[in-house]
Amino acid sequence: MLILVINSGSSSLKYQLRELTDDGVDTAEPVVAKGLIERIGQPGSAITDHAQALEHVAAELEDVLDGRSIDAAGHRVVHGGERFSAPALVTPEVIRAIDRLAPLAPLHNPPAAQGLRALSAQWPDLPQVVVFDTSFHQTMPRQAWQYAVPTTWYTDYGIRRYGFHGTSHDLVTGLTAEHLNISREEFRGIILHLGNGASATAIRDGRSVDTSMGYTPLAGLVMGTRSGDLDPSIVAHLCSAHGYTVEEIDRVLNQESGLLGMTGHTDMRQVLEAAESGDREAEAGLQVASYRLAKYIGGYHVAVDGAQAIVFTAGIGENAAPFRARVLDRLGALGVEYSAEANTQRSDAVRTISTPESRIPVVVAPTDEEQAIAAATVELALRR
Ligand SMILES: Nc1ncnc2c1ncn2[C@@H]1O[C@H](COP(=O)(O)OP(=O)(O)O)[C@@H](O)[C@H]1O
Ligand SMILES: CC(=O)OP(=O)(O)O
Ligand SMILES: [Mg+2]
Repeated sequence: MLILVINSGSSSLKYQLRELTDDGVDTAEPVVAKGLIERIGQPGSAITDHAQALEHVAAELEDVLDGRSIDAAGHRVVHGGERFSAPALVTPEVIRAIDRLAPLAPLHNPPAAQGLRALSAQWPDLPQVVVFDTSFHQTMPRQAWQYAVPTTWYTDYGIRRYGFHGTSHDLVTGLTAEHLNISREEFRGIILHLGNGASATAIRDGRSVDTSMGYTPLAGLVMGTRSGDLDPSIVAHLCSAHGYTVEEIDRVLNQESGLLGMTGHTDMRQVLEAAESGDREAEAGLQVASYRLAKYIGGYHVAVDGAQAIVFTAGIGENAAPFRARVLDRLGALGVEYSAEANTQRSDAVRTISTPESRIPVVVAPTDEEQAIAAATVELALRR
């Protein structure tokens, strides 16, 4: 069956048309078509919103479909709040619930809701499923999700840690447990999803017990353009002493910080190249990013009571061997030893890059959020 997977970013829309068996298993060539529409709603762009972007997608798919019809659509939705701890079949009420969560994810949820409405308008009978970044983290215990602020901020405003990239952390947890021959229910590990956005998750008994992103995807690790953790009083200081508005600070922390703010490059490949050719700022940026990540790994090793694996995934985690080396070189105290050769070997398979002597195995595993969304869509929309 044909499943359209939609990943609405704040200013982009990625889509894949995937072919699965009726049991929700990938066919031999699962990706039938894919595309990316960027700069949505930005100055000079012909595409003003996500509804319009979806019209382009529908037009692009016409040739590929050649008269066949799509069986269901699966959407990535960044914020599901506490309401959604699993994927959901879309109803008008579910779309309204996603709208109501917009204050928690102002850049991500409104375009997703817009996409859901646009597809319903285009194909009224098409079953749609939403898969939330936050769902997998709903198993976190209170000690991990509660911030040390007045409790009324939680009860009145919903301020707590939610966590993101859950679809990926979930999938990669399963892949790693299988690779190591450990039953998922007994697996303890640390998953490092390092893409443009980056997050670390502590896994105990196969479930999320802590994660580095917080109320929003700004917290935690150093990312392409996001700062990750910082002292919150910096915000108040910039406003009162330097005339910044809250909106400006929010934009800088989300879009002009992280690797970009420190090195001038968002893309890890460019940062690595610059450092290689002696650029001091790039070198410093890599040290800040790898040091921060190593500290999270140390902390999560404690959180899970001894990790059975440290797992790298997503664009940087899967491909940036020099960055993995910089992180692993800091983990001597945990008894981590890796093979330089295994680390630099390219492969699309789940693989171990630590030596047999390493006290914690180090694994590289390919994530595929679109595949997971397509499988969940078949499960929910078509096997009712
Ligand atoms: N071969 C590579 N070497 C180093 N970094 C890479 C490589 N391929 C991709 N990356 C990095 O992966 C990041 C993008 O990760 P990805 O998971 O695709 O992001 P997104 O969050 O947009 O899905 C970028 O920083 C990019 O530079
Ligand atoms: C939630 C989030 O950070 O997503 P992305 O990595 O796609 O930016
Ligand atoms: Mg990503």
